[in-house]
Amino acid sequence: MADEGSKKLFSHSDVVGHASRKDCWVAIHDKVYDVTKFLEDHPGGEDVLLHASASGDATEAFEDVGHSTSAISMMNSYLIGSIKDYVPPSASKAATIGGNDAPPNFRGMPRKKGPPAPNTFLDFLLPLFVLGLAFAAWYYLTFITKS
Ligand code: HEM
Repeated sequence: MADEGSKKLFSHSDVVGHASRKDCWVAIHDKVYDVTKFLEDHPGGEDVLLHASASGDATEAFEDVGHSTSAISMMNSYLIGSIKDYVPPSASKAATIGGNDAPPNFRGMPRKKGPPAPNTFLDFLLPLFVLGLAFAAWYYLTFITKS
């Protein structure tokens, strides 16, 4: 029941209430789309749309697919309204460690605490050992071989 022209405000539970083959809405980001007429034509199949509709928020599923720009421009024709009091997920994620403020490869990785681990005792001992060996060789060559 696309309501062209008038853009209304809906909640995610409103969307969940429209998750059937005869009446299917999906919420993607802050927008609500009536995809009832698109169900049969959707290249990804109607089941994914129905499932995304029943979940109340299809944003993640939609983005995971990596829809083309032509798919994104098609969406406008199914737009019926917006989600009221929409909070972008990036706003809350950015506040957590490895949120959207981190470079992509580092997202979700634990942030190291404090300075890097100090060198082990062996790292300190090895130069001393080499020095001792050099001294022993010098001592042997200087005093032992001459006596
Ligand atoms: C108004 C909303 C949507 C529109 C207009 C739309 C449109 C399209 C189009 C045009 C394609 C063909 C490939 C492309 O051009 O990217 C596609 C593929 C697909 N879509 Fe959607 N889509 C919508 C929502 C969704 C949602 C909510 C899901 C949730 C899972 C979904 C899942 C898929 C999948 C799985 C494919 C198949 C990808 C493949 O086979 O490579 N779509 N969609």
